[in-house]
Amino acid sequence: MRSGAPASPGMVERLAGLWSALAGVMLVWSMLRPYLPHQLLDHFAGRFLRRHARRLAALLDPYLTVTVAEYDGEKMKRGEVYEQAKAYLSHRCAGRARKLRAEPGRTKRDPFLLSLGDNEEVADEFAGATVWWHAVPSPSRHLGWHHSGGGARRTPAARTASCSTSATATSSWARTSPTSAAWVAPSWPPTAARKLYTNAGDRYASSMWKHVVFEHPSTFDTLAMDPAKKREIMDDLDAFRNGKAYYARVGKAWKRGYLLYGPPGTGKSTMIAAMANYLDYDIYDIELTSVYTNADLRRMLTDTSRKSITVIEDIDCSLDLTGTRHGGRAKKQGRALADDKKEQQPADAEAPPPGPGTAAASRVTLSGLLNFIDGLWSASCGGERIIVFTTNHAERLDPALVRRGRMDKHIEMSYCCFEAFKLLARNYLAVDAHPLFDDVRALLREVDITPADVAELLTPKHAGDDAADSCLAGLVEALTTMKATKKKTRGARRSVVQDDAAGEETVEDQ
Ligand SMILES: Nc1ncnc2c1ncn2[C@@H]1O[C@H](COP(=O)(O)OP(=O)(O)OP(=O)(O)O)[C@@H](O)[C@H]1O
Ligand SMILES: [Mg+2]
Repeated sequence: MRSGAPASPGMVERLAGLWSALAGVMLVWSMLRPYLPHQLLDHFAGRFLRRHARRLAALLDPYLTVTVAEYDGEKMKRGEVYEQAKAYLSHRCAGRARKLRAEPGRTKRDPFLLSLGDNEEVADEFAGATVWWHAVPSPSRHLGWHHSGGGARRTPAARTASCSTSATATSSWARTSPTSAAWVAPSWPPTAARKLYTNAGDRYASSMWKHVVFEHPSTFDTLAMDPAKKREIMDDLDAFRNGKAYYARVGKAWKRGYLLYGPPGTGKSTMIAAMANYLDYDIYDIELTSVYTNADLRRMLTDTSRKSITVIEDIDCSLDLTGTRHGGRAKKQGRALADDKKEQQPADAEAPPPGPGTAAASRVTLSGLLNFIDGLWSASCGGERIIVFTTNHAERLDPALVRRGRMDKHIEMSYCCFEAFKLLARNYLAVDAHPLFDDVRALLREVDITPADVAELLTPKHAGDDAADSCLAGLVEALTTMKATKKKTRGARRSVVQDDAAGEETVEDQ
């Protein structure tokens, strides 16, 4: 439905006159046609009919229709205008629609975002014109809007004129609309909740991504690490976020790569969540072993949102130096950003047998991955993109993969230092000082323990006033045991070396 106005008697008369004129033209045409040359006929008849068909269409339907597709460029890239239109409609028209779609909002103030339901149509006033918005459902989701001249401009003369001037009128309207203050919703940018995407979708579907609302509570305030290092990372992220002009000036794509490396349980995944919360970005968590081809990888990349962090965890397990794929993250079961307590398997655990989503099915190569990070396509996706790789074994990675320009900043996540412990003690036990702190400080100098293990030891196991006392005592005990074990192991190793040396001497003596 484009207009609620009933047809006027004048309009009916005009239509009747039009039909009889057309019938007359057709009659004369059929009489003359046998006497006219064939080529001349085709040429002039074609032009005549096209021109008059356009005029007739404009007379019957004076509206301009503009389609806003959810995906730009042959469904390769998410349409920004679509997102803007959705946000705009959420505020302007949602109240008038009868069918709505709800998705979680980003802030507590906007607990959910409403948008038009499929096939729903609402009317809106924009710059004196009436605009009908119509949500057209998948497979190619897009919003279309029909625009008519408003008020006095809706005269027959204006409608007839709009046919010949429609291109200009439409382009000037479309040019001003999306950026004008009236278009932009009061709480722009869109308030949809941040999302955690993974490539679990069907590769033949319009999008290979599936998502959940991203709700990880980790922030830089709760991330336990050396404060100076943490500050450096936050400054780096700030510089990146505010670096649009800089990147444009130096001719670089507005993206930055971070390599997080360190032993299991040192906070690499936690750091990614903190980064996303700090920057207010979406996360795209790629399970590389489930990507079948380089083309699929490229398609996924172009289908990410502008302010996003693309993550490939355990990159060393997903791709070997020759580009041949093997077991992948399946080696490390149960790891996801949302997991807090994870079972950690030894790095050299057996790979699972080939099956769907494992190496046998995937043909992504090292060069495909390199192109994914900084090929022409990645630069063409638009700005503010961060890519993060994590690994327990940085030394196993191909230098080409982690060279500056691809992985711009290498961040080592290391064992728990005293500063990191203090932050964990404050978070978990709400204590800033305690008589056992000195013991912990001394022991942490001698023993390597991950923040994950410290966090577990500092988690109160039962409700009570002495949670801090008992947890800290437990930590000191665990650290003391680790120290004793370390000493014993070192002693045993030394005696083996001595035995070996003695054995060699005996052999030489004989
Ligand atoms: N630096 C840290 N600060 C705060 N909590 C941490 C930190 N490191 C680990 N943790 C805690 O330990 C859990 C596991 O940490 P996380 O998953 O981030 O480790 P990881 O380095 O990604 O390990 P893996 O290499 O096995 O993937 C987290 O959910 C968090 O509770
Ligand atoms: Mg991890």
